[in-house]
Formats: sequence, C-alpha cells, structure tokens
Amino acid sequence: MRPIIEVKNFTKKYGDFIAVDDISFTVEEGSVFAFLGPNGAGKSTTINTLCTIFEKTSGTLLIEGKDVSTQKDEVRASIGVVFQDSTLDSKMTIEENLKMHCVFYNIPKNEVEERMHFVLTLVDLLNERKKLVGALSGGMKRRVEIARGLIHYPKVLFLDEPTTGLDPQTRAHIWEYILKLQKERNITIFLTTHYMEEAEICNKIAIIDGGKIVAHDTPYALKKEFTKDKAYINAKNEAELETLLEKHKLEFVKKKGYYKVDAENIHQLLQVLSLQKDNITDIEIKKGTFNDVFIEITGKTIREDA
Ligand SMILES: Nc1ncnc2c1ncn2[C@@H]1O[C@H](COP(=O)(O)OP(=O)(O)OP(=O)(O)O)[C@@H](O)[C@H]1O
Repeated sequence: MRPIIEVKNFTKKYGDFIAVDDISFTVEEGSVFAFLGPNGAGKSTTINTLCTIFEKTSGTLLIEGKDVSTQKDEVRASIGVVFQDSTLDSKMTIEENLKMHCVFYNIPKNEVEERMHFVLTLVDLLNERKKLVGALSGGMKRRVEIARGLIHYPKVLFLDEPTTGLDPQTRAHIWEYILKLQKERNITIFLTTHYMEEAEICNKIAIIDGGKIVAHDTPYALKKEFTKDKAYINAKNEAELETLLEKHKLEFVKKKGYYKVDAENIHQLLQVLSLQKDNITDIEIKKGTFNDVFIEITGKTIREDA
C-alpha cells in the first residue's frame, strides 16, 4: 500500500516553545490511523497543520504527494475534516447544511443531488434529510458532520475525537460508518480518540508525547511489546502454590485472596498448574490492554474526562 500522508521532520514552534519536535511518520492509503497522546502532546497542532489551518515551522507534510504549505487548495480538495466542535447551522435542515458545503467546494449543481444521496445513505440519514439540525441527537449530528466531510469525495478524512460525548451504543454506530468508509470506499481515516478500545480497532497507532512520536505500530505489535499477560490464581493452600511459583521462577505478586502471576512463560505456568490441580480453586488469564500500553509508554493515563 502506498503512503497517502507523509510527514517528515515536522517541527512546530509557538514563539520559543517547541510544541511538535521533529516528528516523522506515514499513513498508508485506505487504512484507519489513530493519533493518540495525553493533553498538550501536540495532536491538534499536527492535525491542524496537516489540514492546512496552521503553518509549520519546518519539515515536509504531504497528502497524496501535495504539500500542505504550498498546495493548500489541492490538499483541501483531498481531505475532509470533522472537528470536535460542531460547525453545522442548527437553524437549517440536514440537506441545507450539505448544500451550503457544496457551494463552498464549488461542486457542480447537477452533481449535488447525487452526492447528497450518496453521503446520506452512507450514514443512514437519507430519510431524515428534511429535519432541522437543531432537533437532532448528538449522534445524528456527528453523522451529519461525517456526511458533510465526505461530500466533496475526499481521499482522507480527519476525525478529531469523533465519538467523544456519545453514549456507547451511538459510538458503536459511528464506528460502523467509519469502518464502512474504509472497506467500501478505501477512504483513509486519520483520527484522534480518548477511548483506548477504539484505538485498538485501528490498523496503525502513533503515540505522541511531549511533541515527539514515542511509538508507532499496529495495536497488536504495541501490545506484544509493552504489555504482559497475567494469570489470576486462587489456591486453598497459598504457601504451597507460592513455593512452586518460586521454584519455577514465575514472577508473582500476592494480592488479597489471589496471586497475580506473570503468564508470559506459558509452559512454566502450565507445569505449575498441572502440579497444583487439587490446590487451585480458580484461574483467569488476562491479556494486557491498550490502556496498559499507553501508561507504559507515556507514564500517564489518557484523559477520560471527555
Ligand atoms: N497558539 C499557541 N500558543 C502557544 N502554545 C500553544 C498554542 N497552541 C498550543 N500550544 C501548546 O502546544 C502544546 C501542544 O498543544 P496541542 O493543542 O497541539 O496538544 P494536544 O495534544 O492537541 O492536546 P489536547 O489533547 O489537550 O487537545 C501544548 O503545550 C499547548 O499548550
């Protein structure tokens, strides 16, 4: 797959303050890419620069090979943007909002109807098109924003926290639309999120902290590198279990009523379990979570206040 977003040695300073410090990464065409980081890490600065809103200090940022600093109009034609704060006009209908966007993008009048039909079908809002935006639920508004972000048929869609503030069911729906766009339309999705379980659905993740990219890989590879599986074991005779764990050199922590045991060396663990068949009363193996990855890499939790 070819890279559709290429960022090389990008630095952004606000006065003397370095907000983004010499970062480089690429995003493959047709992939879903998550950009994560704690507060103030440099996410918005990077997205806004990619979307031609901010000027870079140095480096090269290309979308479909077009330079975001010198080919702004071409880049804008290639991207759709859905930011956190709604910019829909709540006094207008869904249809009117979309039409206004078509004017903004100089979409030929004879194509407007077909495009509206296409994007509203994608987000399941075709039958609601005459409704006033002000009367819609938060989830529906977000879907209108996604439809609007797509009406000029961009190759890349930027979504800044597309599901923040929505209930779990609506979040799941928004994700259905996002993955549909990727699968059926080969649209590249570049998103930020605070929800770790959402980051795990993405093809690639870059974690930015203090203006630097500190990790960039698939969720699977990051989990493999930065987390350990753990076994939670209850035993009748704890001293007996403890002696065997020590003998087999399995790291463990004694908690109230159970043992938390390193489950990376599965053969050693199985050996202990088979020897302790009559002693063990309960066992559960837990995989590392993406939250563990984030904490391991950044030393912080991602903010959950959203
Ligand atoms: N206009 C500005 N002038 C000075 N400093 C700024 C400006 N905009 C952002 N910064 C600083 O640059 C750093 C990166 O900010 P940025 O908004 O890109 O982070 P972020 O990762 O998007 O954070 P958040 O998750 O809180 O939105 C922060 O320390 C911020 O205070």
